[in-house]
Amino acid sequence: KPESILIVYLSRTNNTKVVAEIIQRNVGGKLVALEKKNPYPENYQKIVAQVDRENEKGYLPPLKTNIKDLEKYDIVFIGFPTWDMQMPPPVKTFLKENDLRGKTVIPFNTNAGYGVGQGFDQLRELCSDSKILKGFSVEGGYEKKGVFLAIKGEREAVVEDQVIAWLEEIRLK
Ligand SMILES: Cc1cc2nc3c(=O)[nH]c(=O)nc-3n(C[C@H](O)[C@H](O)[C@H](O)COP(=O)(O)O)c2cc1C
Repeated sequence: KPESILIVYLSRTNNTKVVAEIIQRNVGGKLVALEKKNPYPENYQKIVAQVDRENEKGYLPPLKTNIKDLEKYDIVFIGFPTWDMQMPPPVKTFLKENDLRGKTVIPFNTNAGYGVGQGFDQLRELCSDSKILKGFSVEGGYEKKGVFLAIKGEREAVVEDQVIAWLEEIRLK
């Protein structure tokens, strides 16, 4: 039986969602968007302040998303934007609440140009009993400057080529 693939992602302005969809186009699998029980504020300054507070306290916001058939997946992609130069709190919740031991876990990320920060290191710590493959990180939007979805049109085609090269490197394609 072919290995079954799950692609879980968090996305606010859809850049990470587009990368998740590119991955799915190329390797298949089930796409799941992570949703928080109480959505974050729409306002950028407000979400930045809330995320800072949550990170300081180590608060894990409850999720609405619940994946019941997690055991059937062998490979789990985890996608998230860089927030506060780290992993967004809801992704921490997901990795704390869901046991990915024995699975192959593959991170991917979009950011405003400052990179993944601590995100992939945090994933490695939270998935210490998983096999972690090399992650993929790419520049996405820059909400602070009014750039929302940046991975579209010609830029999406460029990112798709980068994703395909990465998937070939980690031998998923
Ligand atoms: C609350 C918040 C904090 C952010 N912090 C950072 C950051 O520390 N470094 C960075 O490069 N980008 C940061 N960004 C920008 C996002 O990582 C970037 O726009 C990303 O592509 C958004 O992905 P999405 O469209 O899937 O939501 C932040 C965005 C938000 C909303």
